[in-house]
Amino acid sequence: MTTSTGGTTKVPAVLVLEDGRIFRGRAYGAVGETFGEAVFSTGMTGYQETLTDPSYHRQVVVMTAPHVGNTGVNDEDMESRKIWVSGYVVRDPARVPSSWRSRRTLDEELAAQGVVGISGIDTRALTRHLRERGAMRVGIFSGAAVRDDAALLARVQQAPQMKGANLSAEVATAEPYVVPAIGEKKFTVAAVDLGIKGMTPHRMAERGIEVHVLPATASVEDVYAVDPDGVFFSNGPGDPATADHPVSVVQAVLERGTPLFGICFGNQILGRALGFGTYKLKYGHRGINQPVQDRTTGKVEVTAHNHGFAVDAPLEEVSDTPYGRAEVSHVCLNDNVVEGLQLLDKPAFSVQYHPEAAAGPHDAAYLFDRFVKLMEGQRA
Ligand SMILES: NC(=O)CC[C@H](N)C(=O)O
Repeated sequence: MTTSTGGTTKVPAVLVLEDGRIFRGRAYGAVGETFGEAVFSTGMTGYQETLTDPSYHRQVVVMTAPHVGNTGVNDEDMESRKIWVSGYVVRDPARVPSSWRSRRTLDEELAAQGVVGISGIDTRALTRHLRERGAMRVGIFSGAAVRDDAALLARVQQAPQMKGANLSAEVATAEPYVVPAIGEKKFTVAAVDLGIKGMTPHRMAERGIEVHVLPATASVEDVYAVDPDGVFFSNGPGDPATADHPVSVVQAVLERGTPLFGICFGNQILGRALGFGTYKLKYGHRGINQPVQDRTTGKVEVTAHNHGFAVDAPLEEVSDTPYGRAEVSHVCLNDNVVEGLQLLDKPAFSVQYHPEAAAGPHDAAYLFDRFVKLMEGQRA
């Protein structure tokens, strides 16, 4: 058990939303200033996985769980090499974390990685505001950065928007690497890293897949150079409307008929490759408790989400696309947002949520088995 100073700091901090609403609290993590898109996560647990998910790049995450940091920070639950959120907002930080795996406190970790946060504000009021007005730009300022509100607001209003942001290359690996199969190797998959979470190749490796993780800029030739049985497109930050390069790679893979699986950003990119549009949701889905229906089996699964955009595809009819018939395979039961796509004439499918379950329920693990079945089918 480590003793924390979290929450006991008296350094003043202020959170300024682009529409002028202001919350005053105390510094949490690093002292300084930061900007991003304010979004809220409804996960009661799993903050370490949230913080290190590259899809949160340039977002300030508000935790709706009122008490955060209870289990400290360990060395096992990182989803990537660093914390990606651009800011962190909590109501009441844990003062004394308690877990046999804890190595550091959360506020120490945030400070060590230079992540500016704020605590002691009414996160319920902030969440309700974002739910009513929509996700918007925000700044957090602490210590010497706390100045006159009007000047801070002007700077928030000049910060970049999430709409139109092309961010995968900022978070993805620069060099290819291999995650070996666990046990007997059965398949090779080329995984295009648009901001991949570490658990995703692990879930494939557990199923006998050797995963070649490739940079976001990988060409069709790079993908086929690894002689893949299947091609995977990962989650990632930013606006899918900007991801023209991966869309063209997906189209080439569909053309060849290689089994294809996509998660989150990967689902939006498959959607675009099929000719569907994408749009920005008012405040998105983030958390580990979202109900999704698999329309093939009728079963409802509780799932982990982190998306601010969605695919615009018809729910009730099969669509004709340049790659054959496609349909919406999964739908969110809270709001009928498209949560999955599948092709009927090609071995390709994707989901908008996170079957790798980090953090989150394991209900959707069967999707990795579906990918394996597609690759087996292609070999038979
Ligand atoms: N987790 C993801 O892949 C997110 C995809 C996309 N950046 C969105 O917000 O919708």
